[in-house]
Amino acid sequence: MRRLPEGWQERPYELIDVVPQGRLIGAEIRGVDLARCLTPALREELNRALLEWKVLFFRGAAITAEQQRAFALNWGELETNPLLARGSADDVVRFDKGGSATPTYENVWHADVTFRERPALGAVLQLREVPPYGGDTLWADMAAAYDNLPDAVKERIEGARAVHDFIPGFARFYGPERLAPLQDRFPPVTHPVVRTHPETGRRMLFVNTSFTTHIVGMEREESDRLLSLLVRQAHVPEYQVRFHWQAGDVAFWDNRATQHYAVDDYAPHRRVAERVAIAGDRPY
Ligand SMILES: O=C(O)CCC(=O)C(=O)O
Ligand SMILES: [Fe+2]
Repeated sequence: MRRLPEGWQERPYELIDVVPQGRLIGAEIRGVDLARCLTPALREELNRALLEWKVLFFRGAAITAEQQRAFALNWGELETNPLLARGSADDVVRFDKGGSATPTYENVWHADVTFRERPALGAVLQLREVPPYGGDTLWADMAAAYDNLPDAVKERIEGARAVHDFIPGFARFYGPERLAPLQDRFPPVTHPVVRTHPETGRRMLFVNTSFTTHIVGMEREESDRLLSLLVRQAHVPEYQVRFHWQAGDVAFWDNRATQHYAVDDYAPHRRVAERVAIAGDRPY
């Protein structure tokens, strides 16, 4: 089912060890020191692995926030996120959950910042503190989610666009005083329901529970029905990988090709993560 661009060999990767975590999505990368600069060749190898496996795991990387930023910069400019808590720099987002009653948006299936005209290309997340149990993250393969839709559904969504808006997704968690000032800056945008991956040419389902509000030109009820069917594609276990974290582990995902979900099952314990996101381009 997996299609790679012409001329790519599936194996062997010459410079790195790629250890698949399932048939479709997720690979652990061994033999790369994230604390050091990447040569162009190594960056290329990692990019191939990213395009093929969609999320890469680096166990025990234990890098500083500076090194995390430097690694991400190999893929493009970093994105600042005005909605989320700042870490040590403007473009480092810190998730610090005491396992208390403060829910945050990340335990809902989503791709990051699809309410922007140019949603993130990807993100690099490191766990700084892990709870004694739980706190896993899941990623789902949006190419598989698209490929396995019934043909009749594929026909219905061919060429369709959907509206993405941060308000519905964040309103459950942040008050209007926090969200209102951002409404002018991030008005609702539309994206294709099926996007084409700019590097592999593969088609990807591009709607999510957090930010996609409706399909353009459809009656509310019809749009709701179709969207609920589409977003459920991310729930299929065969399209997912689930990662159990140790402190210092790093995940690097392709936000164009995946959705993710951080499981909130570790109360009353604490979990601290730091993320940098890479600016992306306009989906087509
Ligand atoms: O904490 C996690 O595992 C993921 C959080 C998240 O949604 C993100 O970093 O974009
Ligand atoms: Fe996220």
